[in-house]
Amino acid sequence: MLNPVRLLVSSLAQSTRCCSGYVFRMRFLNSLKQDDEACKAALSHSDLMLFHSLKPLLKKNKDRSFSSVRLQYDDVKSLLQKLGTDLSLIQDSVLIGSSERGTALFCLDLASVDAAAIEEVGGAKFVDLRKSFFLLSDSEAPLVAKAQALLRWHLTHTFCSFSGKSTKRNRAGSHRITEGSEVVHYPQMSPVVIALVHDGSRCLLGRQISFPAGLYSALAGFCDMGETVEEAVRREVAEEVGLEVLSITYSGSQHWPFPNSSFMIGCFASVSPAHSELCIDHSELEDARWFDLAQIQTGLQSSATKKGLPVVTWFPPPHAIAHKLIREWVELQTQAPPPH
Ligand SMILES: NC(=O)C1=CN([C@@H]2O[C@H](COP(=O)(O)OP(=O)(O)OC[C@H]3O[C@@H](n4cnc5c(N)ncnc54)[C@H](O)[C@@H]3O)[C@@H](O)[C@H]2O)C=CC1
Ligand SMILES: [Mg+2]
Repeated sequence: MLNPVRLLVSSLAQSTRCCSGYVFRMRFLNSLKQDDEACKAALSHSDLMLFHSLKPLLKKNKDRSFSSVRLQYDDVKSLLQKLGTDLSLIQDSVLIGSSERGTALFCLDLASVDAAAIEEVGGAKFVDLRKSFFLLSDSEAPLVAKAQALLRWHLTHTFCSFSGKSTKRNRAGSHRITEGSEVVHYPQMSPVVIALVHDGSRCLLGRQISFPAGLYSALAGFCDMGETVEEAVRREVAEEVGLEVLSITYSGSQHWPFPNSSFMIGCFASVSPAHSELCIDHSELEDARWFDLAQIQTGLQSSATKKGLPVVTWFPPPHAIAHKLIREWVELQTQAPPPH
């Protein structure tokens, strides 16, 4: 009998022969989410990203950069065999991506196996997600964050919140179904607006008491049920710093894994320079300040204060959408005005 994943790859390759590799990849992944048999077959020819208790396995490269460890299915099998572990554990893998040639990428949490033993065999280390996120490259960090978010969602959704019955996942791990029913549960994320407020020549950044010393960021807040993005930005800015937003422009979005899965929606929000006096709600923010271009440029070159040294003002690192909003604002300020 023909392997179901080979069949799927060849029929998709036929039907998408006039399309890009990206189209093939998206359709391949979508099919694996719907077809348990094909997904099971894809797993046995896949690459896997390993986690332990939600910490990704990272290796240090020769150039001192870090990357996540990806092992082939057979290597994971041998690793588990070597450690005397039940091989059926691999079936807990969750689908997170694929190559343009139809090799699926899964992630697997080996929390029930001795972490040190895996680290020794793999020549790598399990690193806390917050640390990993900032050690990894711009292209790898979001994938590792997505994998961890999906693994965490499965770990915390083994029971139906309505009936209390247990839930069972599909092969790809893209949803769970309450046993004996047709109730489907999908991975959850919380929409959060993040706005860089500006008044024409300055931009506004704030800090929560829990932030590391000197760190200032754009204003952020969870969307309330029933709110539009625009309403959430207006409300958060009014609540946190007492300003009325005049207009909002969308900039970009980002999945943010901390503390749980947030879907960050990044915007610029303008306020009138004539009404820019701050009325900070100190239960939400420890401080908020207007920064001019020179102060922002200095802050972008600073990093967290070392122990014992005076506190400097610094901004979120490049992976954070707050950083991207701040950089985009600087670019807008330094661009030559269009000719008349
Ligand atoms: N990627 C980035 O550049 C940045 C990301 N963020 C993220 O934005 C998120 C929201 O920012 P905050 O100012 O803390 O939000 P916030 O101003 O809405 O205040 C947080 C409070 O909102 C309430 N809340 C309402 N819905 C919630 C939900 N679904 N989950 C958790 N709490 C909920 C809780 O009482 C919580 O204490 C944070 O988790 C933070 O990690 C914040 C700044 C920069
Ligand atoms: Mg906030």
